[in-house]
Amino acid sequence: MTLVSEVRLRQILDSRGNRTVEADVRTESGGFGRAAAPSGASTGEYEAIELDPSEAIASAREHAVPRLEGKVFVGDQRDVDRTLRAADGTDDFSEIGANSAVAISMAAAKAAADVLGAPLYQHLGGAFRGEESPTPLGNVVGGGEHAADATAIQEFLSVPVGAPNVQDAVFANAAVHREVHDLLADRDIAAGKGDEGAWAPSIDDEEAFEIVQAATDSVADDFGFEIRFGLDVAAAEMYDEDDEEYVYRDTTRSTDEQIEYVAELVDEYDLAYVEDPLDEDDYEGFAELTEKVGDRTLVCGDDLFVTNVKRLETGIEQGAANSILVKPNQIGTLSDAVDAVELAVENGYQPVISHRSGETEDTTIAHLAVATGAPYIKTGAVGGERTAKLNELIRIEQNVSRL
Ligand SMILES: O=C(O)[C@@H](CO)OP(=O)(O)O
Ligand SMILES: [Mg+2]
Repeated sequence: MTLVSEVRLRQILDSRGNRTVEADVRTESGGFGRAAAPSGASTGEYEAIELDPSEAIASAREHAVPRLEGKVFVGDQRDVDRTLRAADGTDDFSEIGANSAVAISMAAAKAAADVLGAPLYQHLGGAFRGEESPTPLGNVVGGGEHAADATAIQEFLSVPVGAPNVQDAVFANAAVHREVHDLLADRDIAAGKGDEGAWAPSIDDEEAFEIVQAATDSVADDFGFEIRFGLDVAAAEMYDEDDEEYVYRDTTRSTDEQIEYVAELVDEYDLAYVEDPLDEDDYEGFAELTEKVGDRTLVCGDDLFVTNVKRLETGIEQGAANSILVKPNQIGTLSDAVDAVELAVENGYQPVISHRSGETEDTTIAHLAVATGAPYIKTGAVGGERTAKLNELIRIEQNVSRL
């Protein structure tokens, strides 16, 4: 164990070209860790608060850094994270910013791993982790808040369930992404990319379903293993609270109709995964849908749970969802994120570790997924900030990760 000797904070760019917080943590014995905060676009109402990066840095320098330097052992992650919470003094990190908090929390973990000379996943998960890799969910077509004039559903995700290893799974998702491009070109549909690198064509959801199904089938044939697909509906973004309906491109759906629609999609397309099919306040709707299709697909809560154990407890009581998306910056620290994973697993909910739409080259979530034995990770299919995590998973699988 070794004390934090220095915490430095700076602004850097994220993948959208926005400023974000980067933290460096040094230890008395010469350990070093660096990490950066990601940032959402379709953020949940109940997420921890991201402050303007310059304010977050100023506030963390004033309140958190003096409580860490020379006082906290870097290997005691819970103490690092407790100290961040105490320095902040609010429930939602609105004083120092969840962006400062998560950057420091992750940088401290990396510094501790550096001191140990172990990969980060081993420091976080122990000596018996690393044998199992998560299945990557790869975003291949998308719209919603991530791209203008594209699909209403935010993400169509390739799910290579039959891949024998993470390297083949990562390559398969990239191949599906390429195949989608070719199928769009065959139909003379031009497409730029959304924030996460997924194709963002101006087509309706029905056409996207056809194309993604054809792409996953064709790549599955080539690779010789099963590839299914899934969705992030991000339904909170399409829910009109006044009219109590979900607003699609050309149609609207009541809550009952939305549940019926998603259940039909699950069966028609044999969906492996459906994230946020209903509004972030609708535990009841999530429970009803889970009752209908939870035996054959993952119903995942992102904006519903926001990586928050209290919200997950409510979901567990009501039978809402059978899976949770875990984003460390939604809650502010690695300890809180790990608590959410552990509570989920104890209650039969599958954890899915996830990136944000605004990302950096930081690879912490790849290590977190392996460290917690999470069965899935959602971190895109292409694009440097996405492949940073995917390539790290390949290195971890081959035992050559240097972090
Ligand atoms: O909704 C989501 O799951 C995420 C990541 O894909 O998007 P954002 O970071 O914009 O919230
Ligand atoms: Mg989501």
